[in-house]
Amino acid sequence: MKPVIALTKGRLETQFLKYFSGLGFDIEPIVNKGRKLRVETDDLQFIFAKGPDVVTYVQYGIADLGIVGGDILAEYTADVYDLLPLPFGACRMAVATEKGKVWPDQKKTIASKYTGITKAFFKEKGESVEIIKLEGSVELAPILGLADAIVDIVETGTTLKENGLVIDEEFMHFSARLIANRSSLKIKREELMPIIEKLSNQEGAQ
Ligand SMILES: Nc1ncnc2c1ncn2[C@@H]1O[C@H](COP(=O)(O)OP(=O)(O)OP(=O)(O)O)[C@@H](O)[C@H]1O
Ligand SMILES: O=P(O)(O)OC[C@H]1O[C@H](OP(=O)(O)OP(=O)(O)O)[C@H](O)[C@@H]1O
Repeated sequence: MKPVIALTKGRLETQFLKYFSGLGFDIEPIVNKGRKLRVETDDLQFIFAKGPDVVTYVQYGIADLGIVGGDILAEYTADVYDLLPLPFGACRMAVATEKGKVWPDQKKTIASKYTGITKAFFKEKGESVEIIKLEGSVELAPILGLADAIVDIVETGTTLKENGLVIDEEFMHFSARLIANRSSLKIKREELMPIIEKLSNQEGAQ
């Protein structure tokens, strides 16, 4: 059976395909996949899922390898082998507020998609905060008065800037990561190693 790679849909998929074709792999069946969520190339099978689900498919051995953001590995604990960084998907985690924000005397409210990371960050600082979980567009929360600040990914800073927010503190740096199922690495070592080696042939990874 061909090795299975689980790929995070969307932004990372696009960046991975560019990188993968640059390494000489055939991406034509993937580029022309339409809405299909499973695609085969001559040597590999690909499945397409949301980041947290990529981790789940790899943990349960449905996929041998996975491409996922480091932020997802930090947020969701999983029993997978975190093999190596990839040279795309660079971003950082930051606390951001409205420009000129005056912090309240009482408990701060923080909105985030990353509630685990947020909780750990403020715990480490010894600060008790209320955390509100959002699923996206978190920059809205301080503007609309739902929260005092957000914890979110920043890449170019454009989203913050265009919504009148500024970085208060940056605290983690991420890139996309190559992950593997633990037993696949032993059982399918011969098939997986050439792919892993090619993917590790990179510059500029974090
Ligand atoms: N602005 C960004 N710049 C670089 N990498 C990013 C950025 N936003 C997200 N990422 C990385 O890409 C991964 C996938 O993010 P993406 O926004 O495509 O999916 P998502 O967070 O599930 O959002 P959506 O619900 O819109 O699909 C994230 O886990 C992170 O590692
Ligand atoms: O610093 P920038 O380059 O502007 O990128 C940061 C934005 O990208 C991500 O959002 P995404 O586009 O994934 O949408 P989302 O709000 O639905 O998560 C992240 O949550 C920020 O909003």
